[in-house]
Amino acid sequence: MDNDDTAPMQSALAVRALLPTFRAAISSDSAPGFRVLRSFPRGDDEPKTNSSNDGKTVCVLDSSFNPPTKAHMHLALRALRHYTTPTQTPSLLLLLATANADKKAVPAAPEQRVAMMCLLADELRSNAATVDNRPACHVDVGVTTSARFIDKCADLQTNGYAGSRLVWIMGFDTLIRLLDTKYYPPEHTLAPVHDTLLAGSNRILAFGRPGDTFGDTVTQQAYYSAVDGKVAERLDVLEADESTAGISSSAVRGAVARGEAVDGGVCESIAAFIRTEGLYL
Ligand SMILES: Nc1ncnc2c1ncn2[C@@H]1O[C@H](COP(=O)(O)OP(=O)(O)OP(=O)(O)O)[C@@H](O)[C@H]1O
Ligand SMILES: NC(=O)c1ccc[n+]([C@@H]2O[C@H](COP(=O)(O)O)[C@@H](O)[C@H]2O)c1
Repeated sequence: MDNDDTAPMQSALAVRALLPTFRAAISSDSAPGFRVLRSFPRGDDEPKTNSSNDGKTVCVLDSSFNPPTKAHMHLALRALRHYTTPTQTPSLLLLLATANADKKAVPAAPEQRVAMMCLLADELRSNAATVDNRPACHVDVGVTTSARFIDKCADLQTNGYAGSRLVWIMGFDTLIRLLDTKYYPPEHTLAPVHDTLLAGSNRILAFGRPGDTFGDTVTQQAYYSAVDGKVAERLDVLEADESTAGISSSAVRGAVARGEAVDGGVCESIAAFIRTEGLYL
């Protein structure tokens, strides 16, 4: 085995040593709704003030990261590239939702997901730098206890991201649920989405997710063209790369449980972490 073969396992073991720190931080009584637990590059993680991100574009990928997949990596890299200008490279916030609007929590534990998000951040930074031949971007790994996007957005505003332009990255299945007014009682209108998520110059970046569960590309296009007008003005749509079709966290969990290989769905260091922690068996 040469050094390159052992590097993913070494990364997995290094982040495993941080599990107690992450566990303590997540369960701390004084924890606000949203917190950044780790920033990349290391040394960039002094507490944020509301002016730290002033005027900057921050791409936010919210997920249960159970586990982070190659699809998540693809969405983040595409978003970073899409909003890069000659003068600014956006930064990225990988945001773990410890509560879900619809689903019950299933293992892994939050601190294990944060550890895997750190591995994803490392992979993303080296991939972005290699592909675009520019310095690797800044990545924050954060957690929120809020389930709805409008509440996550309010959390970010009060914890260091007030001056930023936020770009909310999501797949088609999540866009449908964001725009479902059943989540916004008592009025059941999209006003809370306009006023928070899409305040200022914020945007939504949606990725197509064609497949049996989410409808084909034509069905998804029809949905985009009928979207609420005020949302449509702030909605960017990209097709995800074909290589990500069928990749999902639940498919990876299922593959591990069946004893199948997972390297098609997750990067090597995350596969090594899943193995060392005995996750999803
Ligand atoms: N293959 C994919 N193509 C497009 N979007 C995706 C893909 N995988 C995940 N996403 C999007 O990434 C965001 C976070 O993903 P999420 O945590 O729901 O992953 P998931 O793989 O769908 O999870 P699970 O399988 O556990 O339901 C969501 O907005 C989701 O739509
Ligand atoms: N209306 C909303 O804000 C809304 C609806 C459904 C899911 N979500 C969130 O979207 C994220 C992804 O959800 P799933 O893991 O269920 O695909 C989660 O953080 C979940 O809580 C938000």
